Amino acid sequence: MNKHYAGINMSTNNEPMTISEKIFSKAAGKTVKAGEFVLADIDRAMTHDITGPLAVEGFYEIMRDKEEKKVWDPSKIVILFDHQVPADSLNAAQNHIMLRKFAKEQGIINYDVYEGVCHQVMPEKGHVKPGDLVVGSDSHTCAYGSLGAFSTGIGSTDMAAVFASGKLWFKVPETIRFEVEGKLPEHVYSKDIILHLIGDVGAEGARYKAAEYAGSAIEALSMSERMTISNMAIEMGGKAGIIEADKTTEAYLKERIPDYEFDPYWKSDEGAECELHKYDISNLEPQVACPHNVDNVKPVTEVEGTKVDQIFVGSCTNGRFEDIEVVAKMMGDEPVAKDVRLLIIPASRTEYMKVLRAGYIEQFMEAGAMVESPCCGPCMGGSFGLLGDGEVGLATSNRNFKGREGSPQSFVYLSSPATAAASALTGEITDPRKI
Ligand SMILES: CC(C)[C@H](C(=O)O)[C@@H](O)C(=O)O
Ligand code: SF4
Repeated sequence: MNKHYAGINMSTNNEPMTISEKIFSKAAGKTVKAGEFVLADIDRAMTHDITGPLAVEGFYEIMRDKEEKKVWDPSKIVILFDHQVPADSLNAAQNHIMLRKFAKEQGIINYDVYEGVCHQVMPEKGHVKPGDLVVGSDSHTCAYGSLGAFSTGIGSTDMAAVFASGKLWFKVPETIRFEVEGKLPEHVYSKDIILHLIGDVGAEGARYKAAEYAGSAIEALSMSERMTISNMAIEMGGKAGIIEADKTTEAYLKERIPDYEFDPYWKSDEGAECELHKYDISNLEPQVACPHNVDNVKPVTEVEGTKVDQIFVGSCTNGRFEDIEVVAKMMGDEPVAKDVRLLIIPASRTEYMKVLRAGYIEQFMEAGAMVESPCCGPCMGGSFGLLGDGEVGLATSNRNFKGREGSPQSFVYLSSPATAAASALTGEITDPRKI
């Protein structure tokens, strides 16, 4: 079969290619292999309220001698406010003003403080599709790999260059492929799969590689569950975290991109070169990442009984309706345990409204939880909901580094929403299979 993209003839008869090689070939305008350096055309660029200001500054620096200071293509850039929203400091408010002005002047799509976390809003609003090369000035941009895109985090100065030129240099990454077979046991979720994989290969296990997730266990996952897996590719050092598009992806995209047509080309060819890791998750236990590293992963049975002060259900990793529904169903009419704070933050306005319509917000408020409007919240310790000295937090987010959620003297454990819910009922880390 021969495929033509942007005038380049990319043969799939000859050497088998990985999906990353295919995407970079399209982006570079010639057939390229892993290890090659390419100047690639960017399909979509995302920035937010933390890294955006520096990108804008850098952009004007690059353009200082130009009369017309226009970005390369405003329709391909998205600016979102999510880390410090609603503005939690004067500094944040000033940053929002500056970015709003820049977006308006340039004609760039701008989601304001009420819309939600970047990595939820980008796919939700149809800004990503299979085969795209996407960059974002945020490390968890790898999340959109769940849609079959090559999507990766870059720094603010690189983003400035993208704003100016629409291009960026890359080394085409090699591929590390995780083939995950089996059926998830009850109360075990995609978060447990990705924590298990990270614990197995370690925080550097996929360094500068394109992680690919495949196999029957991955194929069975919903889009929301797939996003959790791709989101955490960076926690194993991955440059991207790709799941090939299939019927599930197609259904998700058809709702969001009216002219979207499924293209079977965007997958790794059989026999394409990769480092292969195989798993069977049929007997996987719920997993917990323990302080202070994401790869310090243990089965929940090894840490159950650990007292917690705060439980945070949210973030771009596990803040969707499906995640919050797991919590609502597991808690039923039970109250949050005494001496524990349960903080629930849906990842976007859309997800929030689904939670609202399902009646779960009332249920959580009755139970003594707090439900906040969509944002990153305490996920990276920059906003509200922080942990104090000596406090222990359990979170459905993606990082637990020292001080991540507040005090450097606090401790953060990471788990699935089910484990978080079970723990909210008891006040200590609890195996959801026992509730
Ligand atoms: C603020 C941003 C640069 C950061 C990131 O890159 O990931 C944040 O989103 C995080 O999760 O730590
Ligand atoms: S929710 Fe957390 S991980 Fe996701 S973008 Fe915000 S701070 Fe980063």
